[in-house]
Amino acid sequence: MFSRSASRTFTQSRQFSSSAARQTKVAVLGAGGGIGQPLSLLLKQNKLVTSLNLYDIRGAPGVAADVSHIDSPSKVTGYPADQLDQALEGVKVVVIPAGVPRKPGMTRDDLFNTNASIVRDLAAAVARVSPEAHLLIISNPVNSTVPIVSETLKKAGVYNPQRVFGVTTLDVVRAARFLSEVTGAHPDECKVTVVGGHSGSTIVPLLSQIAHGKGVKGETYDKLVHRIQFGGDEVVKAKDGAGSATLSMAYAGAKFADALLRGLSGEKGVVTPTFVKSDLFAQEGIEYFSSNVELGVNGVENIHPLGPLSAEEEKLLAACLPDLKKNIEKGEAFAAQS
Ligand SMILES: NC(=O)C1=CN([C@@H]2O[C@H](COP(=O)(O)OP(=O)(O)OC[C@H]3O[C@@H](n4cnc5c(N)ncnc54)[C@H](O)[C@@H]3O)[C@@H](O)[C@H]2O)C=CC1
Ligand SMILES: O=C([O-])CC(=O)C(=O)O
Repeated sequence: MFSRSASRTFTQSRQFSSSAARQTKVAVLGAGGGIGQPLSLLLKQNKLVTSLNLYDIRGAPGVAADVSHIDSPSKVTGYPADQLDQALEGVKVVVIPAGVPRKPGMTRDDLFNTNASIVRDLAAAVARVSPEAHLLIISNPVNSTVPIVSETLKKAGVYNPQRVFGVTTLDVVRAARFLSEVTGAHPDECKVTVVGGHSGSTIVPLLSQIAHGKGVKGETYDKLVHRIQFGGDEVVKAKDGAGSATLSMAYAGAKFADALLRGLSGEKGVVTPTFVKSDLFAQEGIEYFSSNVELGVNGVENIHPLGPLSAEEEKLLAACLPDLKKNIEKGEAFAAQS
C-alpha cells in the first residue's frame, strides 16, 4: 500500500476547516515557554480547534488569559502546575514543547538528562487521562524523546504507533526556505522531503527528488545540506545563550498540527514527513524513522518509502542510520529503567 506520491502536503485547501462537527480539543504542554506561547497563538487561529488547554509548570494561566481574547471561536483554558490531569481531560491532540532548550556549545543530546524525565512523566499522564490522544513531540532530543513516549505508553498498555509523532517539520520548513535562497525560486516550489531524524547528520534532505533541488551541485550542494542539517545551530548561536528556535518552531509545530487535524477530520491525501514508528529500516534495527507519512482519521495511515536517492543521498543516509539507532536505543534504555 505504499505510494511514491508525496504531492499533497500541509498546504492543502482549507475546505474541511469550516465543519464544526470536526472540531477538536487540543492541549499544549509547555505552553508558557518560548515555543509554547507563539504555538498557542497560532493554534487559537486554527478553525479545527474547538478548545485549547494550555498547561505549564509556570505561567500557563497568564498565557491562556492573553490568547483567549483573540476573536476566534475556540475556548482557551490555562492550567497551573498542579492541574495536569484536568488539562488533559477529553483532549484528542496533545502537543509537547515542554523542556529545556540548547545553549551554544550543546548538542540536542545534551538535553537528554533533563528532558527525558519531563517527557516521560507527561506521556504517563496522557496514558492515564487521555489514552487515545495523538501526541506531537517537539521536546528535544526528538530522536530519543519519541521512543521514550512510545515505551511509556506501552508500559501503560495504551500504545498505538499511529498516534505518536516526532515533529520534524522545522527541517522541512528550513529546507524549503534555504533551497529557495540558493535557487531564487519561491519556497512553495522548493518543498523538499526531509527524512531520518531531527539532529545534525540524522537529518537527510532528499533534494534530488524535486526539480529545483536536483540542479544544486558541488560546493553549493554541500553547503546547502550542511545548513539544513545544522540550521538549529544558527539560531542557538544568534540567540547567544537565550535559547533556540522558538518562532519558526511554533510556525512549524502549528503547520504539522494543522496537517494532523485535517487528516483526523477526514481530509484525504495529507502527506508530510514526521518521525514515527516505521518499518522502513526495521531490518537495520531502527524502529523509528521520519519519512513522508499520510495522515488520516486514525493518525498515521500510510508510511511512504523514500523513493529514488542520488549517490550523495545514499551517503547521507548511511551516515544517518548509526547515529539515529544510538539515539533511539538511548531513549528506549531510559524508558526501560524508569
Ligand atoms: N522539534 C524541533 O524541531 C524543535 C524542538 N525544540 C525543543 O523544544 C523544547 C522547548 O523549547 P523552548 O520552548 O525554546 O524552551 P523554553 O524553556 O522557552 O520553554 C519550555 C517550557 O517548558 C516548561 N516545562 C518544563 N518542564 C515542564 C513540565 N514538566 N511540564 C510542563 N511544562 C514544563 C517550562 O516551564 C517552559 O515554559 C526544547 O527541548 C527544544 O530543544 C526547539 C526547537 C525545534
Ligand atoms: O537546535 C535546537 O536545539 C532546536 C531545534 O531542534 C531546531 O532548531 O531544529
